Amino acid sequence: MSKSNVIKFVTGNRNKLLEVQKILASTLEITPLDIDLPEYQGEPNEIATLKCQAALEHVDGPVLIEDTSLCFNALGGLPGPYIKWFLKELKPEGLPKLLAAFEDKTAYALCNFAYSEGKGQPIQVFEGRTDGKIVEPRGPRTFGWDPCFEPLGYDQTYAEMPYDLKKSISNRGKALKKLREYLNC
Ligand SMILES: O=c1nc[nH]c2c1ncn2[C@H]1C[C@H](O)[C@@H](COP(=O)(O)OP(=O)(O)OP(=O)(O)O)O1
Ligand SMILES: [Mg+2]
Repeated sequence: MSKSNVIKFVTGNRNKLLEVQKILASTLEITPLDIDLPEYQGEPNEIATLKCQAALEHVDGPVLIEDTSLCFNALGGLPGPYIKWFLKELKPEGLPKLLAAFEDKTAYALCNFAYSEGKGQPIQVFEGRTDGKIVEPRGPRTFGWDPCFEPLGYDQTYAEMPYDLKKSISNRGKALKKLREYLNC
């Protein structure tokens, strides 16, 4: 199976695209395609597979998509893949309120990337996980729930960190490391 180094990354999220381009810049050529893919339900790896199947309908050749979850341990892993809707309605300051009745503020962030060489080819999923806790928002409100997520072992939220630090410890960075290993680049 030939592994191309020109890949279409299908996302409607500009911040996600910027991070993926920064992380993969020196190794893979990423061409963005701004399409709002459906928001599926299910386990994160199933959602990523379905999203990749949908993306393959729009693109010829190698395709990459990603789905992000933010999972609160006290809530059995919810909101998980549905974090987008929680964030949209509650804004970052609403997220710690969801945990007000619980002592356990721990959470984990997941990225599931799904990659396929093209239509009819298998879909591979690569997961990255970073553990942390949900805090009152701190730092710039540039990207989603970044101000509310403080990774374990750090006293800054994702939003407060210099990007090179987020990249080195983030769920997205870890998942893309696995993709690079798979593509051998
Ligand atoms: O590193 C991150 N730091 C903070 N927030 C983040 C991050 N990564 C995704 N997010 C937000 C975006 C969306 O509110 C939800 C995931 O939903 P998700 O469906 O994966 O993203 P999306 O719909 O914005 O873009 P896409 O077109 O790639 O599906 O978490
Ligand atoms: Mg989405």
